[in-house]
Amino acid sequence: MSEETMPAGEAAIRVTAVPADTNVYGDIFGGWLMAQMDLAASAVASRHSGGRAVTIAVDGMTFHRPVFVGDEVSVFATLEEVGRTSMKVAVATWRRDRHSDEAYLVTRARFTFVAIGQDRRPRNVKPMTAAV
Ligand SMILES: CCCCCCCCCCCCCCCC(=O)SCCNC(=O)CCNC(=O)[C@H](O)C(C)(C)COP(=O)(O)OP(=O)(O)OC[C@H]1O[C@@H](n2cnc3c(N)ncnc32)[C@H](O)[C@@H]1OP(=O)(O)O
Repeated sequence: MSEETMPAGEAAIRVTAVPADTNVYGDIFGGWLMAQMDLAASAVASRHSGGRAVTIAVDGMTFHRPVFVGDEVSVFATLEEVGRTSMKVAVATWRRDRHSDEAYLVTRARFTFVAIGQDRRPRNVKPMTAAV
C-alpha cells in the first residue's frame, strides 16, 4: 500500500476510469474526478439534510497522483461539520490498478453544501448528532 492505507469502509462511489474520461494526454481528467467527488459528497449532504443540497464551495483540492484508464477509482465521503444550513463533507479519492492490490491516494478536498428548499433558499438542517 501507499504511505496511507485506503479506508476499509464502504466507498460512496466506486467506478472504473474509461477512455471517455481522459484528457488529451490520455490521463484521466481532473474535472471528471471532481465530478465524482461532488456526486459522492452530495449523496452525504442530501441524506443528512433530507432533501436537496447544492455545492457552495470546494476547498483544498490538490491532485497528488494521476489516474489511468482501467484504474478502479474509490471516493470516500464523510460528514465533518454541520452549520445552520451548511454541511462540510471531507472527500478522499483513491486509485487502484485493476491488476493489483496497491492503492494510492489521488486527491482530497472539503466540499461545502447548503441545503435548499423549493424556493432555492437555504433551509435549516439537523445538527450532527446522528452520523451519516
Ligand atoms: C426528482 C428529483 C430527483 C433528484 C435526483 C438527483 C440525483 C442527482 C444527484 C446529483 C446531485 C449532484 C449535486 C451536485 C451539486 C451541484 O452541482 S449544485 C450546482 C452548483 N451550485 C450551485 O448552483 C449553488 C449556487 N449558489 C446558490 O444558489 C446560493 O449561494 C445558496 C447555496 C442558495 C446560498 O445562498 P446564500 O444567500 O449565499 O446563503 P447564506 O445564507 O449567505 O449562506 C448559507 C450558508 O452557506 C455558508 N456559506 C456561504 N458562502 C460560503 C463559502 N464561500 N464557503 C463555505 N460556506 C459558505 C454560510 O456560512 C451559511 O452557512 P450556515 O451558517 O447557514 O451553516
